Amino acid sequence: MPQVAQYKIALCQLPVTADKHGNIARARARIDAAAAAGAKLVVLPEIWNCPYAMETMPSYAEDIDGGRSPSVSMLSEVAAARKITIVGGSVPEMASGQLFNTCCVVGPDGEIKAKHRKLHLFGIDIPGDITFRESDTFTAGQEPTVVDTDVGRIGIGICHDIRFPELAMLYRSRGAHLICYPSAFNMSTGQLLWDLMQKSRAVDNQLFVATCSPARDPNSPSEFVVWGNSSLIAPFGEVLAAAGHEDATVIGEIDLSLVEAVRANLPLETQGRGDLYRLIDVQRERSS
Ligand SMILES: O=C(O)CCC(=O)C(=O)O
Repeated sequence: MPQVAQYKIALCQLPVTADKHGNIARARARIDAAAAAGAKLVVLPEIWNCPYAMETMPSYAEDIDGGRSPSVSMLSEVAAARKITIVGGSVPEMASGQLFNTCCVVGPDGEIKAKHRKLHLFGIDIPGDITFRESDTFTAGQEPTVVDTDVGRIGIGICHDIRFPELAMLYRSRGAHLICYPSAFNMSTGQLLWDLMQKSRAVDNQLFVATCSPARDPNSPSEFVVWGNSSLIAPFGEVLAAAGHEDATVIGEIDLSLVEAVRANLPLETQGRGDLYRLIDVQRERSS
């Protein structure tokens, strides 16, 4: 059981520049400010320590397992100093010659509690609009991630992972009350789909969903301009907190008893017709 069932969560929608040390210092200051405002859980964006540009990504990569990661060291220091849990967005990770898009979850003791490598790499080709292929640069992770923290059991996905409802269903079946998706949606798919997908994952699985994006840079030299709009969604689909596209930290309140209440009021788990359709992995998890 989590030590706290009701708590404040902060989504730090950080601006990101090419200056890695500046990005780390800014993130630290924002996490500190969020903790001072009472947040027990702080979430950072996808790729917050460097620009979201595939050409330069390898030059920013860090060796997390080898303990040579200034970004993750900062997260450990500030989590321990403030006694908070941090879902540390993601940073480029180099391991065994492969590049991963990796999120570390750090506990109030400063230890890494989980490491999630983005499972679904973003690939899109809409001629005249957007063409992007993360798999040219990144290797996909192999493990879904559910982690027990002081603020409850959390499932982790990174950006494009949100598009795959099966992953969120698996996390629910493994007991998650909250799924955090550090993200960097883009202008093309963000406007139509960003809100919709967050609400869908929350409502289908009757849990909280938190997303955190970098702030939009309207003058970005990159063709990948981020959508922003970090949000906290409740299990019935209500928006509890939301940023615009600018540099901001938004703070929302999570009450885990709401998850149990919504599931009792509307018992989708028992109403489902597993006799007519089933997802083998989800089903296996539920019956074990
Ligand atoms: O799925 C999408 O539409 C956007 C995903 C994305 O931008 C990403 O995974 O970085």
